[in-house]
Amino acid sequence: MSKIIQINNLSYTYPEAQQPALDDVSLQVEAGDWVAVIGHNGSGKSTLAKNMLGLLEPSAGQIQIAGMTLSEQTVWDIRAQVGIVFQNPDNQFVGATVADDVAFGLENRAVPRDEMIQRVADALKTVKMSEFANREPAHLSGGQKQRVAIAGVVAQRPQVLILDEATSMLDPAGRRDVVNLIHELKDQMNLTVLSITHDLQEAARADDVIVLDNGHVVQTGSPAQIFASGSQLAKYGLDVPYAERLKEGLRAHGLDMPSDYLSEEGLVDYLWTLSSTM
Ligand SMILES: Nc1ncnc2c1ncn2[C@@H]1O[C@H](COP(=O)(O)OP(=O)(O)OP(=O)(O)O)[C@@H](O)[C@H]1O
Repeated sequence: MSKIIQINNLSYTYPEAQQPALDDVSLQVEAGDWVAVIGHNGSGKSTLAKNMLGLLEPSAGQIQIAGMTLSEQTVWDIRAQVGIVFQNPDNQFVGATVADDVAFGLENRAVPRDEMIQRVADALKTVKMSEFANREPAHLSGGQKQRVAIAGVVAQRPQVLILDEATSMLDPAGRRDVVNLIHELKDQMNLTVLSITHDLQEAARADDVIVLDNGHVVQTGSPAQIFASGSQLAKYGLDVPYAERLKEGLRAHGLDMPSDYLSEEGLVDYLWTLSSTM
C-alpha cells in the first residue's frame, strides 16, 4: 500500500523557545489506515498537526501528504486534501446556521452554488444532522457540534482527516458515538485518519499507534504491542488501559491470557469462555 503521509526528520522550535517541540520526527501512514498519536501534555502532538497543515513552518525536515511535498506552493493543495476537527467545536463555528457553517469551507474554495447546496445536504445526511440544517450551532450539544464540524470536513471530500483531541470535550457516550461515526465515514469515503488523542479506548481501535514523548517518536506499533508495554507507557506519562492492567493481574495469578488487545467488553467475553471450561 502507498504512504499517504510521509514525515522525514521533522523538527520544529517555537520562536524564543529553548527546546524543540518536535525533534527529528519521522513517521509514515498507509492510505486508508487509522493512526492514533498519543503522548502526555506538551509532548508535541498539536505542534505536529500544525506543521502538517502548514500553520507552522518546519525548522528542519520534510512533510509529504497525498503525493505532495509541503511548501508555500503546495500548502493550499495539501489543505484541500486534509480536513481537521479540533477539540473545542465552539472555536471552529463561523456560520449563523449549521448549513452555513458546513458550506463555509466550500465557499472559500469557490465551489459552484448548486454543487455546494448538494454537498452540504449530503454531508449533513452522512453525519445524521440533516434536520438541524437551519439551527444555530450555538444551541447544539457538544456531540452534535462535533458532527457538524465533521460534516464541514466531509463536504470538502479530503483524503486525510486529522482529529486533534476531537472527542476530548464529550462525555463517554458522546465520545463513542463520534468515534463510531468517524469509523463509518472512514470506510465510506476511504479516508486516512490521524487522530491525536488521550482516549486509549479510541487508540485501541486504531491500526497503528505512535507514542510521542518530549518531541520524539518513542514507540510505534499495533495497539496490542503498544499497550502490552505497560511500564514503558507509564514512563511516558501515559495510562495503561484498564483491561490490560486486569489481564496482567490475572496472568500473575496463573491464568492464560491472550496477547492481543482486548476491550473491556472483549475481556469480559473471554473470561466467560474461561469460566465455562473450568
Ligand atoms: N506557542 C507556543 N510557544 C512556545 N512554546 C509552545 C507553544 N505552543 C506549544 N509550545 C510548547 O511546545 C511543546 C509541545 O506542545 P504541544 O502543544 O504540541 O503538545 P501537545 O502534546 O499537543 O500537548 P497537549 O496534550 O497539552 O495539547 C510544549 O513544551 C509546549 O509548551
